[in-house]
Amino acid sequence: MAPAPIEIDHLTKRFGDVVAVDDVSFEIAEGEIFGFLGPNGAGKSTTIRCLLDLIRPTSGSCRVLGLDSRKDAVEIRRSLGFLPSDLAMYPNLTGRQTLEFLAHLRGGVDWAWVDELCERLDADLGRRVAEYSSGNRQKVGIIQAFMNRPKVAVLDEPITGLDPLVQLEFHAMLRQHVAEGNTVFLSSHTLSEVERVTDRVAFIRHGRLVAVERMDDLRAKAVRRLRLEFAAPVAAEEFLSVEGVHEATADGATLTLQYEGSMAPLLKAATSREVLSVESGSLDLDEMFLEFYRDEVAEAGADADTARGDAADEPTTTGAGGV
Ligand SMILES: Nc1ncnc2c1ncn2[C@@H]1O[C@H](COP(=O)(O)OP(=O)(O)OP(=O)(O)O)[C@@H](O)[C@H]1O
Repeated sequence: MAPAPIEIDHLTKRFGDVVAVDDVSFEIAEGEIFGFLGPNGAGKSTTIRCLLDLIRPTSGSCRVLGLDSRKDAVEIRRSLGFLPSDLAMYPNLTGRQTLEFLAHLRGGVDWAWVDELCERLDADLGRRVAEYSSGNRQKVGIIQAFMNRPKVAVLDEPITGLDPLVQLEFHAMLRQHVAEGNTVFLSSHTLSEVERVTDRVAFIRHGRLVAVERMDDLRAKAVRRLRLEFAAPVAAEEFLSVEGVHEATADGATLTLQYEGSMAPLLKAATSREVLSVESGSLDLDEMFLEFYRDEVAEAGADADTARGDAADEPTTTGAGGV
C-alpha cells in the first residue's frame, strides 16, 4: 500500500516555555482535501513549518509521501507545493518575473499550465509586486504553489484577500487537483472555508488536537433549525420527546425547533396533523465550532472587556481602543 501523503506522528514543538504543538498525530489520505482549523496561535503554522522542515520538532516526526521531513527534505520539495502565510517576494519584480524566478529554482515548470492558472484566478502578472493588492499577492502565491503540479499541496490560509468569485474558482481548482490523485492540506481559521471545501478537518487549540472529523459527519451532527406552520395551534411539548429534537417553541400554529440527525422521526410526528408549510434553516456548524472553542471565545470576550476597561481609564478613549 502506498504511504499516506502526510503523516504527523506525536509531534511536539516548544519555544522556550511555550508549547506551540503538543503531541499531535494525524494522517491525510491520497485524494483528500484536509482542513486544519484553529484560532490564532493554536499551532497550525508551527505544525506546517515542522512538516516542511522549516523548523525542527522538539520531538515526534512528520512524513510526506513516506519520506522523512528532516532527512529527505530535498526530495520532498520535488513533489510539494507550499503557500506560506507570509510569502516573501521581491518588490521590484513583476508577478510574471517572480514566477519565472521561482520556476527557474524548481525546474520542470510547464508554462501553458501556469498561464491556465493565471487565467483561472484572474491574476494580473504584468505589474510590480510593490504595486500589488493583497489579493493579487495571494494569487501569485497560489500559482507558485501549484506551478509544479504538486502531489501534495500545503496551503497556509489560502483565501486571505481573495474576493468571493476568485475563492469559488480556487476551490474548484482544489477539487480538480485532488480528483487527479493529489492531496491538499489547508490551514484556516475560517470555518466557512473549511466547511465549503474540505473532506475532513482537524481542530487544534492550544497546540493540542481537539478532534478530527469527516465534514459529512459534522454536517450530520450539526444542529438544524426547522419552522413548521400547521393548520391549527400546536403544543411544543409534544415535539420535545421526538428523537433528535432538543428545542421546540410554539407560537399559535407555528412551531420552531432545533434538531440533529435524521429528519424522519420529526416529519413523522409533524405529518400526523395538517402541515401548511415547512421552512428548513441552514446547518449551524458555528455552534459546533463554538463548542470546541468556547473557552477561547470567553477569554477573547474577557480580553476585550479588559481592553475596554483599560481604555476607559485613559484621558482620551477615541479610536480602536474606545470601540
Ligand atoms: N518562533 C517562535 N518563537 C516563540 N513562540 C512562537 C514562535 N512561533 C510561534 N510561537 C508561538 O507558538 C504558538 C502557536 O503559534 P502558531 O503560529 O503555530 O499558531 P497559528 O495557529 O498558526 O496561528 P495564526 O492563525 O495566528 O497564524 C503561539 O503561542 C505563538 O506565539
